[in-house]
Amino acid sequence: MRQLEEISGPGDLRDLTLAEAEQLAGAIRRFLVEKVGRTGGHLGPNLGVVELTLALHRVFDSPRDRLLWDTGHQSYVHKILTGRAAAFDTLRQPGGLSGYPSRAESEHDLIENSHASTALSYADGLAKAYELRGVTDRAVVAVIGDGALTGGMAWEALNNIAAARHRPLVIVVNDNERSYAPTIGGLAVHLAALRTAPGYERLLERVQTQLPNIPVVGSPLYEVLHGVKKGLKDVLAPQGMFEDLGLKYVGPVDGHDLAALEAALASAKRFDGPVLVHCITEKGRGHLPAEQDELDRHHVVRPSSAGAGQPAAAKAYPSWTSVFGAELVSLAATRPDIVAVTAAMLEPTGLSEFARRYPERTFDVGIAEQHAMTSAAGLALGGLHPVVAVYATFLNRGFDQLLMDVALHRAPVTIALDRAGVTGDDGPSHNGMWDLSLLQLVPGVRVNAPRDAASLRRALAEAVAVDDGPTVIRYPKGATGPDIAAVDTDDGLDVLFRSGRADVLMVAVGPMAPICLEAAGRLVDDGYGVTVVDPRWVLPVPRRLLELAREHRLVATVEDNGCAGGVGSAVRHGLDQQGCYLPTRLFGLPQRFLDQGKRATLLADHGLNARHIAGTIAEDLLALRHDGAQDTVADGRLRAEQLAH
Ligand SMILES: Cc1ncc(C[n+]2csc(CCOP(=O)(O)OP(=O)(O)O)c2C)c(N)n1
Ligand SMILES: CC(=O)[C@@H](O)[C@H](O)COP(=O)(O)O
Ligand SMILES: [Mg+2]
Repeated sequence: MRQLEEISGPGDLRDLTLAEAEQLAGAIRRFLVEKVGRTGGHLGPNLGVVELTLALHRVFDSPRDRLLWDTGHQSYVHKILTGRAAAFDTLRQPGGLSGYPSRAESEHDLIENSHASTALSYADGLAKAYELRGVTDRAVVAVIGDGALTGGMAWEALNNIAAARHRPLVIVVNDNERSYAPTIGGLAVHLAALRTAPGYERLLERVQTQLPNIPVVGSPLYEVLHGVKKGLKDVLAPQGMFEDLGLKYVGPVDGHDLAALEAALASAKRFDGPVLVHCITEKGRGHLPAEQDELDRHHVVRPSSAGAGQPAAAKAYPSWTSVFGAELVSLAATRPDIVAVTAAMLEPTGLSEFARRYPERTFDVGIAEQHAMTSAAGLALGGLHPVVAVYATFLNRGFDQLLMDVALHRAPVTIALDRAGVTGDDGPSHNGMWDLSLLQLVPGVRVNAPRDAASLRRALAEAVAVDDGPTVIRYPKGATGPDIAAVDTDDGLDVLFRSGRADVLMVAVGPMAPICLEAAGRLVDDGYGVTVVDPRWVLPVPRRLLELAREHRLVATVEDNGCAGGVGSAVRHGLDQQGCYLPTRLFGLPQRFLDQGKRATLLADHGLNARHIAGTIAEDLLALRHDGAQDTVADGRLRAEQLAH
């Protein structure tokens, strides 16, 4: 049998016997445990779809038939089977294999956004396009997890798909009963009912115990029994809401039984309308740690970044997530109105301890950020103070709800945006580099960007004390770092550094404070006067910050958000509104999708490093001097490029 690295594409799979394919599944499982155990990544979800992905590529003919992966974190097996096994040592590394489908990597990858609950919408659109263009020789297959199926978009799509009774489209529900944690809600209950139709289960049990021994896969007796089992399932298992919606329901199918999967998918392929194949899989299948640990079951951290080999400093400091979670538990002790809301990410957003202590005050709404926001508005209107914890990039999903349901009603909701700024490994759709731009548009919202753990604790305490509108706190992935004390305060602003003449005011947004202080040191060493200020509450721009800026020759803002519409833009806009045309320099991320990489490297590569910041500011100040402006800068002996090297 071929080595995995020799598999050039799905064509290599179709001449395998069932037994050989089963063997290949074992080899893939061992490969995943070895490779992903070293690189880090979504081991559990991919161990759960080994047989399913094999069956999909043996029944369908990718890339003519289009396979669409919802969220896409479970596409490693798909990558192995489409000729990319040899690249797995570079998984999620800079310049390496993406952790999600990637059009640049393969013609077998069509969609690469890793925000959940989108695949059915893509599939609906694609199927409509094929129908309109008279394309009838290819299938559209969307694979969606039970967790992603709790997302509102999925039901918007299902409503459309089910309406087109004669437009072929295959929906594969990969039901492993979990997102990170067990999937919540009525849908989970319904899927369970479909899974455990009593009659079918009992009979299956009896047949399997009566048999002297389980027939060999592929043997005639096996085929006969399989046919009987399948027929009984159709009779005994309830069809439920999917059939009521208008979808043909096929299942539940054992998602680790290759023959059953191939039979079900082949029948779905022949169906001339929308069909849903309900596959029952086990997340982390075949790998004990992934089967046992909730977080490990979803993804494993790259060992080298888990502690060993990390710079000593990073190991000594708590994660932003843990600081948030601990402070919320502390505040909640004396504030019974504080409740927590998560969108199926209780543990990754640091809410596990809160949930353990206050289960009745913890709401997991599923992968449903839109609902999270508006239900939080409802919680607030009901007299509570909800704290909604989501990753910054997923705020995008609930933006209109924040704007129109929370802010319009000035509802006292606090939103904790974890993974703000560059996250890195997960690639472009996970960087939290949009929130400050989006939030600038929201009337009445107050946004805090803490610079360290102490600031985060302080920000959260202040935020939950606000009762006349929404508050947002945004902080990055990973370890915090040493607390940075202010040398002074100025009407609510933290002055972190002040030296010499008022040449430049540097506005440090959140975790950019350390590189601002380093850049200030470079500038002062070369004769410039610098003030570094951390506004803490960065939006709306504090009045005092604008006044302070006007006392300087130049204002420079530094943020790990896209430049368009971030804090820097807001400062510039505020000055313009005051009729003050002070030179402003905005340091931030480029407004484009950033490839995967390490956070520190990506920040530095995009100019968020002390050397570039200091060099650019020096050039600006030099230019101001040559403009005949008042000579408040160094006597010119300094050359900007000296700073830059
Ligand atoms: C809109 C959105 N919210 C949250 C996430 C984070 N996330 C990634 S995978 C995942 C769980 C997905 O569960 P499921 O769809 O059942 O797939 P499984 O991991 O079980 O295979 C979540 C919540 C996301 N990718 N997109
Ligand atoms: C697929 C997905 O969206 C999450 O699993 C994400 O990969 C987790 O990111 P962190 O590793 O930053 O928690
Ligand atoms: Mg799942």
